Amino acid sequence: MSVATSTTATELDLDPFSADYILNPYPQHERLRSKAPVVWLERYKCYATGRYELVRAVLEDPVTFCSGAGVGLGNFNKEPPWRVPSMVLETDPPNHTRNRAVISRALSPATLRSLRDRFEREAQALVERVLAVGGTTEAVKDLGEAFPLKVFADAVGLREDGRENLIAYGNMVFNGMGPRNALYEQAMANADAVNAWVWPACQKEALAPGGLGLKIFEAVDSGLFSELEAATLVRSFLSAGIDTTANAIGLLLHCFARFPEQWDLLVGDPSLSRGAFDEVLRLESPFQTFFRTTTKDTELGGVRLGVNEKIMVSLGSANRDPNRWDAPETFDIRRATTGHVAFGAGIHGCVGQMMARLEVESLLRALVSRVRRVESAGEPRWMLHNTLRGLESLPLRLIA
Ligand SMILES: O=C(O)c1ccc(-n2ccnc2)cc1
Repeated sequence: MSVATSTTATELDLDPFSADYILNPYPQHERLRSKAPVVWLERYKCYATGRYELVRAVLEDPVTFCSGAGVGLGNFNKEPPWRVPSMVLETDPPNHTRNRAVISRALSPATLRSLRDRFEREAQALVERVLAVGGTTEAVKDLGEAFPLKVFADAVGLREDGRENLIAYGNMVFNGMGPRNALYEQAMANADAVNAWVWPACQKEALAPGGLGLKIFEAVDSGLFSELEAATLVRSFLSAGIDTTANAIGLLLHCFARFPEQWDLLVGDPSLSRGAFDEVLRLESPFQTFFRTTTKDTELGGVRLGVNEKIMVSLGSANRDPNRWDAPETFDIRRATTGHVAFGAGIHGCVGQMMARLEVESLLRALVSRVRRVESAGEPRWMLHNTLRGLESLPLRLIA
């Protein structure tokens, strides 16, 4: 009988936060998957895996791989975080369970149903505005960012002025999950000014009646949380709800501009919208990398891991792992996408995913009803970002 022996992690000279990697990640993902089940990145002194099965194993074992020391490269046990930790993203059970329940309740199916008409009307108006100027658009700004900044920020009940701070704040939150490189420093450049808008915007008196923000403060009235905790929970909406969806919309439009026959399929059958969004998420993974911290000496894929070490899980790689997906690099809106990890997995699986789906499907249906073809109107430019995959610029022509 052969005794499965565990090994120490193999080193791999990989730099997931370099421009080369970010601009052409797929060959790097292949290196990561094929080198070993889990590798050691000496450059960042962390473990890493890109294999679908092992990414899921990490995300589904929050006891061994915790979030309380941060879900970026920075280990809160070793260095203080740049902001008060999130009560949802950067916590473990039991606190996580209690805090996530409040957010989940605010984002209930009933709440989302009550928002649908408003989201669909806004989406139709936005599409008409683009078509009214001839259909040419800088899609990242005009559609990707504009739509969540209107409908999600309104749904939360955020003040109208200064919402551009939400894009800058998202950049801080997500670039802040990477190493302290140039991208990190650039994102943090005007942190004081951005924080000076964000934190007051999370306070009870700044939130509009009937919005998701005040729903969180209702938990204060029931004695579950302090006002400070409620404001911190509202801050999660501002952190998570804009840049992620904005980038997902940009990636979706980029996919359809590259594969017009998929757009034709969708125009022919708009009920394919939900599957189409999931396939965009699987193919492009707007959120590329998460980290967890080991809570004990453990093993993963036969590789020994030390305690209190960071492990990077590449969602982007897992969503294109050929051991899990047939022809992973093809964009097929009819693909069976169940099991993709673009929204993570396990207890920290994206609590906002139904909100994201409502937003993106509302916009997609509005586009499908009026746009026959999505055409490139110039070379897209990829964003350089430590955590999110997205486009800096996406010139398109929407043909009615
Ligand atoms: O609670 C927070 O601050 C927070 C929660 C979730 C995210 N997130 C990560 C990926 N999609 C969303 C970001 C920030």
